[in-house]
Amino acid sequence: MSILTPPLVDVRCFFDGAGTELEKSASAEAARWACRAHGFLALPAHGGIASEVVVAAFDSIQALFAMPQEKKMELAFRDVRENVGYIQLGREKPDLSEAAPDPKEVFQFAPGKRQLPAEIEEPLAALFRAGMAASRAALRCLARSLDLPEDELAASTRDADLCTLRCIHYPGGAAPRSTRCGAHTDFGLCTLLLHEQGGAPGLQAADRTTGEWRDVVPPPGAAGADGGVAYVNLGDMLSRWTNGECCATPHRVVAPADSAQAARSRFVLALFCDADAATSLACLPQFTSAERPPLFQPMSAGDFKAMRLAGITAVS
Ligand SMILES: O=C(O)CCC(=O)C(=O)O
Ligand SMILES: [Fe+2]
Repeated sequence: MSILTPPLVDVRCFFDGAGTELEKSASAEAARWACRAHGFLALPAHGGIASEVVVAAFDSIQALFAMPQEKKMELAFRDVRENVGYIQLGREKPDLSEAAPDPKEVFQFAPGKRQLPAEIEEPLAALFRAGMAASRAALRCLARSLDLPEDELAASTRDADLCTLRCIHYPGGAAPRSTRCGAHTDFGLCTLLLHEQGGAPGLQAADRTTGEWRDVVPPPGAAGADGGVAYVNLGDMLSRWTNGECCATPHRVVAPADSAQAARSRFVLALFCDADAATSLACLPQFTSAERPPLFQPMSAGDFKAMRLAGITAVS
């Protein structure tokens, strides 16, 4: 099994007025190859999100998933256009070639969209806000890596009307199958993926040329003050805008081989940063030519996301 170690890309210099030109160029150079080769970056210091905000959000999702099942069902996910709420175990199958759905439960969070207890809502809303700031900084960095104006990508997230914080619980215990999350690409522009310190490993990305699965392992210096790690991985919306130049790499989560690790629950927070619903995903002119015609049919970000969500989620 080979390993993918994403490069360390410090995006904090892309917060408004924070960094020098030199710092920004250095970060954009660090991302330049990665966004074309495998689409994964590691953000030191959680991309500027305070460690306490990350830890409080992880505490909140433990409390959320520990709620009685009937309480969670009162918060149930209703439809793909709204895209918020609780998705119980056995409802999602991102990889249609798998026989069974993923062994995970999920809460799709957006601030103020569901009646959550304040002690759960507030930390998640705080992470959503800080995560959006970090994601926009990452998008500015990526724009520079792609030789686009710095705000070209981030400006499309002004309303954040498709953005969601996906809270995931992979229950521990006897694994019903070896994959905890089936192979998929993310739908949006980029995903800020937060892994807890000491959480079970298992994230893998497909090698772009051979298709071989590689364990995603953080580089030295990636951990935030709490010991957890933040990645940014690129999604299909960015791939569409760049006519495939930026890759949205298929990834999955496998159950750890170590039985003690497999016995423990794994909690993950993933902020999907997507272009606003009304935005067109037509390929940007810089990425097409007579030799390279557009690979994808233009459609709005809202229609694209609803179509992709409908493909993985069974809602009765
Ligand atoms: O659990 C993880 O580490 C990855 C989750 C993921 O890829 C997703 O929810 O899109
Ligand atoms: Fe993903």
